Amino acid sequence: MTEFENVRRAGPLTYHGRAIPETTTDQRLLDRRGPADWVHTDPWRVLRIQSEFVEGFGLLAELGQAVSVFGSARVKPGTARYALGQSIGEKLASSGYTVITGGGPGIMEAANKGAHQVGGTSVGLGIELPFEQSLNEYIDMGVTFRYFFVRKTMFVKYSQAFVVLPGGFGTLDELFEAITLVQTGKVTRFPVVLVGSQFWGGLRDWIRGTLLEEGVISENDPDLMHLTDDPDEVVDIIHKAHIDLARREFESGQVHGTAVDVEAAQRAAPE
Ligand SMILES: C/C(=C\CNc1ncnc2c1ncn2[C@@H]1O[C@H](COP(=O)(O)O)[C@@H](O)[C@H]1O)CO
Repeated sequence: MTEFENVRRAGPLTYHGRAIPETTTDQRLLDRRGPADWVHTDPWRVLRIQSEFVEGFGLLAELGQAVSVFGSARVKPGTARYALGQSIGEKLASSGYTVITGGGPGIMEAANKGAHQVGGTSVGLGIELPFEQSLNEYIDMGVTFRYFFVRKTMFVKYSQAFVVLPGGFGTLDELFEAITLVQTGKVTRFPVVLVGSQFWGGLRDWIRGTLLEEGVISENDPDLMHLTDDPDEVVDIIHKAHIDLARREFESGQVHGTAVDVEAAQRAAPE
């Protein structure tokens, strides 16, 4: 037997003599068609989850300043709420923010449409649902996720503000996830703006009247959410909050912000 026949390298492994497997890794991958149950096992799912993170990070990492817009999937085109969502998408994009939504119908579509129509970057992070569902037609960059929790990480990691229009359970879930992250200091550069004082007024009163009164939140917690009806004010609140945060970071010497933030903070800082 030659030395060549007595050794097999398989990736980082080197086999000698009797330890050399009868087949190569490629043969085992390509030749065999056994039971496919393993694709439903948790280790396999972990890889799929990992690949969703990789794809999401790949798509979103170079977006620049972005704002996520949330709201009901059930709002129809031609309604006042749809127009409000569209106007907010438009104004955010015109101010230089990429607009990120859940990529579905209703408010998501409206905000994507507004951003797309003024030439901004319109992003949709879709979710696989039990019924047929495709990304809305106003998305310039889209990715569809299998797992809600991976998708939620993308919204938080790649946007610098949340705008929340009227919506149901999905919207509330997104709102309270963001507020919890801000309240616990997991994200620090993050204004949350509710749009629709009539719709959200009851929630705001309950937060102040019950949550605060009962002592289950802190004095300043209700202020973690801004409330307005005016699309221009939405952009204003976000812009001011970013400049304020960047200025504080700049003054304290920890400059984590983007160049745009830092420049804005430098301009805003006293002489
Ligand atoms: C109900 C219908 C379609 C649902 N399709 C969705 N596609 C993408 N994202 C969705 C969808 N539904 C909910 N979301 C997410 O939750 C928020 C809206 O939920 P709500 O319960 O409607 O408030 C939204 O921001 C998405 O991120 C058929 O019309």
